Amino acid sequence: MVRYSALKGLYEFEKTIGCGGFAKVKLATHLATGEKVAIKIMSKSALGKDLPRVKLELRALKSLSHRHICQLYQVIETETHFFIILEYCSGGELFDHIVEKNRLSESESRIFFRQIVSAVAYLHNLGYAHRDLKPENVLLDHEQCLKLIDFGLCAKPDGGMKSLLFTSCGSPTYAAPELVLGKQYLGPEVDVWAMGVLLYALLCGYLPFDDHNIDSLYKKILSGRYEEPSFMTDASKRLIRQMLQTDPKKRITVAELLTHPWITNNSNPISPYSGLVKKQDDDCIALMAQCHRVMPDEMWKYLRKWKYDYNTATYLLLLGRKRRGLPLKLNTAALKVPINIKHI
Ligand SMILES: Cn1cc(Br)cc1C(=O)Nc1[nH]nc2c1CN(C(=O)N[C@H](CN1CCCC1)c1ccccc1)C21CC1
Repeated sequence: MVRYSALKGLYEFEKTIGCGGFAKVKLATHLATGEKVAIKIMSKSALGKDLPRVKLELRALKSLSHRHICQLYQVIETETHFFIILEYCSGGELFDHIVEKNRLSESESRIFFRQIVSAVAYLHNLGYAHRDLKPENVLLDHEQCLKLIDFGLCAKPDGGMKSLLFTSCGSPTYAAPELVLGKQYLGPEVDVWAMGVLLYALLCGYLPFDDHNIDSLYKKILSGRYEEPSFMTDASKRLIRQMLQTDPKKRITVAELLTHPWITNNSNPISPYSGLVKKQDDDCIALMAQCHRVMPDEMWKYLRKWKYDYNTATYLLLLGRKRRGLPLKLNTAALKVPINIKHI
């Protein structure tokens, strides 16, 4: 195994849990807290022209903090690699969860879908669009809580970001008609279409548009016609029709989803801010201040800069432990490792 000296004393690598185009994801332990993390490793040479995508993903991840978005802990850049330290989701892919249960009931689908809507509403409120929503990009944590991952294609359309053409590898099974037509598009509507595909997959256990031949797949997507199995309720059918609407202008928006009767189903409407995770916690600050031999307000003054260095990772992981009711402890040796690497 390649020795990643940049992480020596800070993280201990375990096994590889994912291999993608130009990245690898490994399970690791954050040594100061003993918490598990997922480290996305990208070699700069392999990235080549995709380097801007990494910068885009990092810029997005640094401004996101939500219960249903995989949390960024630390970024380490060396001459040859990027190491992106992210939240570890031990429940695997939502996709596998659906497949093993064949399909989910309407109430279980609603529980998952409400979490996706909350995360996407939060994203859209910040002016971002994910643009690559698919079951493989929705993971589960140890409490069956959903986490969105892979923000490499996300865009800030109103950020003047010229929306990239559909460059994502992998099959466009979740691609909206305007994408398939290669039209310039704004992200939000594309996300709603993909969420419609996701909800259909939750309720049916298979995809609304699928074909091994790419041209007939495109034709099916552009037609907007798909099967409505008999076990689907009328309410589910109506909602999915509003999301799998081929004309993006007529497609339901995420804002309308937040109060949609199928979603609320006489429970409270979803607030897109329901998931904020980054906050000031005196116990975690005090423990870190003690280890660094500084005053707590000094410690918080440093932490609230959110530099995404080892201290950010330590603080966020301590917050997670506290939320799970676990004791707060720190292995000071790992905190003493000289920070001799450039942090971006
Ligand atoms: C699949 N699985 C099973 C268990 Br148990 C845990 C996992 C798992 O992947 N957990 C996990 N926690 N945190 C992460 C992961 C995976 N993961 C990922 O970012 N995984 C993606 C998966 N993408 C889906 C479509 C293409 C690739 C990935 C991206 C690049 C290279 C490899 C993998 C993060 C870091 C955010």
